[in-house]
Formats: sequence, structure tokens, C-alpha cells
Amino acid sequence: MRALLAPLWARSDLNVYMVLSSLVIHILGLTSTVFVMLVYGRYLSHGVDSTLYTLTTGALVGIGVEMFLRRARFKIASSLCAVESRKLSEKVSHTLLNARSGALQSHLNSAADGGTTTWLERIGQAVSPQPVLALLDMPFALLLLAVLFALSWQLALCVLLVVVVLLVMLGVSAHRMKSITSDHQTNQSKYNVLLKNAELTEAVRINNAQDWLSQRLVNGSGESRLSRHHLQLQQEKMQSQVRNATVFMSVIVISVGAALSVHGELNFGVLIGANILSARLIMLISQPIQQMPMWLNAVRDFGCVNDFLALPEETQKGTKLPSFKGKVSVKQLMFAYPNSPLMVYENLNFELDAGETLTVTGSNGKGKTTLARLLTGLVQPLRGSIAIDGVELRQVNAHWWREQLVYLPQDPDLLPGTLRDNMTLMDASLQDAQLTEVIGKVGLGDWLNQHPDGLDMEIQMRGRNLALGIRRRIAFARALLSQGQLVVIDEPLEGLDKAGITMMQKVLAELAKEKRTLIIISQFMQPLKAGAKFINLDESHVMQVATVRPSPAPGVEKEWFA
Ligand SMILES: Nc1ncnc2c1ncn2[C@@H]1O[C@H](COP(=O)(O)OP(=O)(O)OP(=O)(O)O)[C@@H](O)[C@H]1O
Repeated sequence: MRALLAPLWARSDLNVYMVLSSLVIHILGLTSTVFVMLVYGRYLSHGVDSTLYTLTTGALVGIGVEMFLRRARFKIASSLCAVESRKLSEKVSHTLLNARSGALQSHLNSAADGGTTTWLERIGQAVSPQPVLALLDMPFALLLLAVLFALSWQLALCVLLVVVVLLVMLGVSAHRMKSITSDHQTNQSKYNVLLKNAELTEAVRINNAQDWLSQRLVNGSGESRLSRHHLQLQQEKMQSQVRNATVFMSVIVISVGAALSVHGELNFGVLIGANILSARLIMLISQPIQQMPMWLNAVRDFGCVNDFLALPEETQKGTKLPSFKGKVSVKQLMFAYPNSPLMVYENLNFELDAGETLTVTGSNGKGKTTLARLLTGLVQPLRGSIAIDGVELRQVNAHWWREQLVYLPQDPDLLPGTLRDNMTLMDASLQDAQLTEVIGKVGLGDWLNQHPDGLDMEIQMRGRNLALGIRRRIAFARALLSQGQLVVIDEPLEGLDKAGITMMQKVLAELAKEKRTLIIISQFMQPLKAGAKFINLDESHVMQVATVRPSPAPGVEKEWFA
């Protein structure tokens, strides 16, 4: 809750102003009550017109100043809320960009309720000027109550009674509203997931899944509509409780006040003034309570955001070795994905000297890609160690480590921006000539020349609108630019045509010749060259120890892609 009110105490100078201006606003809010009382007490009893002019002018000035102060206070609250919301978005962006990839992915996958965008949006609705000011105004109801007591303790007691009953009713309704809101959010998220599935246009059509999906969409939208309907009914119920209480209270105040007037215990002007005050008081109290479900959701969303912000970050402060020679050692490596009952490795061991080549093979799901992700530091081992040149990878600066890698993922993504942007992510000083050279090296020279925009071509849809072979070659070219000493290639042949395979073989052979350490991951591939180390992840039944052995036959470098 404190976090939700952060805008109010974000700046000590401004929050003093906010509280003081609120006090003045509520004192000025008494203008209409005082005006009515004075008009009745002075003008109506003596009939002097100038009194009426003076009172009217005074009331208008009071109301005008109140309006001005309200506007100024709203503007300040609005800018304070904007600052807080920007700070929070920046923290979330920082975590999105710097949290450990594995932890981040599993957190986002398990986020039942929409994820960061939805959390921020809902927090943004709660931490906005109107609800924050309504909360700030609430305690001033006590001021109005005190004034009411000063005017007439009998009327004040009546008002207090109605307010207590209203508070109880609104509390019960708000509690019910909370569960209705939560049901609605669940239904809405399920429906959104279904709509996302419907966006898999080709999969839907090719599998004739229209009827299957349409039925679910109808059900999902029905449930979502129904829960929204319940939500609206509950909102209307709370609003009508406030409306009815206001009318009811007015009737009680006027009845009791009239009785008191008849007995000469109350002036008629006071009666009308008290009526105005009590309506104002109900508004002050009911506004924040009606917003309670929104606050409760925002409190829960803040909890989600705080859990998210607590995700471990990649080590940016870790060691940067003066140079990386290329030695990699994996000992007793144990790994399972978070929330997964399956152990990918229990005890994986291998050692590579600088310039050595390791081929990793195994059937689907045996953990080949996972090994690449562990070596690149995208996920962390549960137990055991990965060391580079004798230093534990977990102690190494993540930024620096990525510069030591030439990593081609199995299914690479490109980022939004131009092709040039994508190629110069690691090193902005790279010149176009260097980019075109490496693009030529991966066999995309003609493709680039034929494109009217060349390096300025915009990459859209994470590069998914490009042919897989083209996307992988671009990603390979991008990786080669890092000049890293450790080369990790996940499924080098995937998506490549014959010329592409020849290119891949040639580039890998060159990298091997340059004494880079190579880890080639593939289901089908033979070892890159005779004598290269070789792990078959299928060979160990329980994944206890993956074997490392010399390649099966000499001279296979000529056949590795056959
Ligand atoms: N993000 C993830 N969360 C949970 N489990 C995962 C995740 N990624 C992979 N797995 C599981 O880890 C195991 C190893 O997956 P991995 O992708 O490393 O296998 P692979 O050998 O590369 O498979 P393929 O040959 O199909 O590419 C599989 O059981 C897979 O279901």
C-alpha cells in the first residue's frame, strides 16, 4: 500500500504543499455551508441587499480559489504519479533486460495474470491523480464531521450513524467486488490466450482447427462477458449504495433538523448548511472505498512486480579476464529447468583445451540446446561447475563473456531495427565494409545486393518474415563479428541449402584452423574433424555421465555433413 501512495511522499517539498493545499481546499469547501447560514442569518432576517452582494462575492471568491487550488493540486499529483510510474517502468525494463534469462523466462511463463505489461497498466490506473487525491482527501472527512458537531451534535450523530452503516455496506460490497474482479481477470486472460492462438493463422487453417477453436472462443468470450456483467452489476450496486445513503441521509438530516428548528434548537440556515456538509462528507468517504477493488488489485500487482524485480540479475560486476584462451571445463554438471520435474543432466563432464573441437549429438529433447544455453550463461547449473580458463563462469562478467562467444542458436531471433542495427549490436563502431564482408562470407552477398535498402532494410517480426536459412545466416554473420574464442553452433545445418552447408563447413573449418574452441551441436552430424571430442547424449541411459571419446573414424571431416 505504501508503494501505491509513493507519489504523495516522493518529494518532501511537494507533499507538504499537497497536504496544506488539501487542508485549505477543505476549509474553503465550507464556503457554501457558511454562505447559506449567513444568507439565512443575516440577509433574510435584515433584508439589506449589500449584505447579499458581499456574501455572494465572498462565496464566489472562496469557490474560485478552491477550484484554482484543486486544479494546481491535480497537476502536481499528476506529475508526481507520472514520475513514479516512469521509475517503476524503468525498473521493470531494467529487470527485463538484465535478469538471468532462464529465471526470467520461467517467471514470465508462470505469470498467470498477464505479465509485466498488465501489471504496470493496472498499477498505472491506481497510481493516478484521481484515486491518489481521493485517498488524500479521505481524512478530511473528520474535519467536516467536527464542523457538523460544532453546528449541531444531534445532526452530526445522525450523519455519523448513516456513514457507519454505509461504510459497512461498502466494505462488504468491496470484498465481494474483489473476488468478482479477480474472476473477471482470470476469464479475460484465458480469453486473451485463446485469441493469441487464433493468431496462429496457418496452424489453425492447415489443421482445420477453426471449429475446435471457434467453440473455445465462444465459450471464452461468454465467460468473459458474464464475469464483466457481474463486475458491472457490483459497481452499480456500490454506486447505488452511495446514492441511496446520500438521499437517505438528506431526509434524516432535514427531518431531524426540522424537528429541532420547530423546538427552537436549530437555525434553519444551519439545517441547510449541515445538509450540504453531510453530502460532501459522504462523497469524501465513499470515493476511495468504491475504488478499493482497484487498489487491492494494484497491491497484488505490486507484489507481482516486486517478485519480478527480485529476479537474479546476470553478473555484470564479475571478472573480466585479460584474455580468454578458449579452455572450457564442465564438471559434475546437474541441470533441470525451474518448475520442471525432468532432470536434463545429472552428471555431465567434459574438458576442452583451447582450439579443440567438441561435437555434441543426441536425439530430440536430450539436452543439446540446453548445453549451449548453459555454456553461453543464459541458464545456470543447479550443481557442478562450468569453468572457462579455470575461472567459474558464474563469477565472470556476463557482458564480457558474450563478447568471447560466437553463438548461433538453433532458432535465432533478430531484433527490431535495420539489418545494420542488428549487425552492430555488440560493436557500434563496425563499418559497413566489415558488415558486407561477413555477410558475403555467409553467402548472403547477392541477397543483400538485390535488396533495394541494403543494410538499411528494416527487420520485422523478429526476422520471422525471412526464410529460416536467411535468418540463420544473418544470425551467424552477426555472431562471427564478435571474433569470440569459443564458438557454439546449435544445429549448424538447419535451414541451409547445399551451398549453405558448404559455407558452414568452410567457415567452421576456418575457425578450427584459427584455433578457436568449437562446440558443434547437432542430431545428425559426424564430428567435424578426426580426433575431435564427441559426446553422444543418448549413450547414457540415465544421463549420469556423458561420454567423451575420440571421433569414430579418421578423415570424417570430409563427410561430416553427408
Ligand atoms: N524453457 C524450458 N523450460 C522447461 N523445460 C525445457 C525448456 N527448454 C527445454 N526444456 C526441456 O529440457 C529438455 C532438453 O531440451 P533441449 O531443447 O535442450 O533438447 P535438445 O536435445 O536440444 O532437443 P532438439 O533436438 O529437439 O533440439 C527437454 O525435455 C525439454 O522439454
